[in-house]
Amino acid sequence: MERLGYLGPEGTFTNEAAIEFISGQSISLIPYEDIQSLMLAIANEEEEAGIVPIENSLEGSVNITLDLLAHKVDLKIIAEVLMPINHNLIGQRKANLSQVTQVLSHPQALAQCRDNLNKILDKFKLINTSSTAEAVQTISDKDSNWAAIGSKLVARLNKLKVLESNIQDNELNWTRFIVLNKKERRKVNDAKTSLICSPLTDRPGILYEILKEFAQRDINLTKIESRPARKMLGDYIFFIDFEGGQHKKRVRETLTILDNKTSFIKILGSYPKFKY
Ligand SMILES: O=C(O)C(=O)Cc1ccccc1
Repeated sequence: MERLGYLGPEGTFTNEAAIEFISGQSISLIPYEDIQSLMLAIANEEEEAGIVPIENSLEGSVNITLDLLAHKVDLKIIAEVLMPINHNLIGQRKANLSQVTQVLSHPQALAQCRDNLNKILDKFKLINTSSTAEAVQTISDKDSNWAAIGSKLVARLNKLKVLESNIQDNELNWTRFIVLNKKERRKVNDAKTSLICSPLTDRPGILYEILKEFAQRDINLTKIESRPARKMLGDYIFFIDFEGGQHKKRVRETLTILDNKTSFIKILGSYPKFKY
């Protein structure tokens, strides 16, 4: 790999995850303004690969990532990165907490700090941005009532002050990122596999019948999430992650059987389980 796009600008959590992923290899890191433009660029072969957030331990899935994977692009997951996330309230050097009346950040970051913001600030407005680092950049030339949520690194990059550190509502705040490209990885050991599927019919037990195939072969699911199928209200697609690569016999068998129980199935790929 020569290039890796990430949700920018410099200083986002995705930037930190990208650095962790390349672990010293000489791969150029290319910032993108939002998740959608990065994923579309990879799909259109304007970018080689990219890293995006997919789920958070406090806030759940990043819906835009799931919806693009399901409905808009044909991309494969080649790796995952798990990172602990610490949020900070960042403001002007001369600002103090009592002056803050608007807080900018990525919607996931705002949601991960909701309770604490209500504790430390009086009356304030929340404003969504494409990333935490964009929020911090935006407030850098504003006055003292503007604040942003982001990492200590991005506060330093923009020469701003941490008004309050560790403001996430729960000490344990992890985000999972995925690395995407156009082509599936070949045989991976100690792998996980991700897929998206839609049950063939709407009848009692159909989801159970799908999940039963995994259970009977002792395949451990690590995630199941549903999203609207974008057809009728009540029609869903399921995102399923499980342990084992597609070269394993019991995984191959399960996937063959799912073919007959689903109206739509998209294998997102097998990739190494993240090691801390
Ligand atoms: O905005 C960022 O910095 C991101 O990389 C997205 C994000 C936001 C909140 C927690 C983890 C990742």
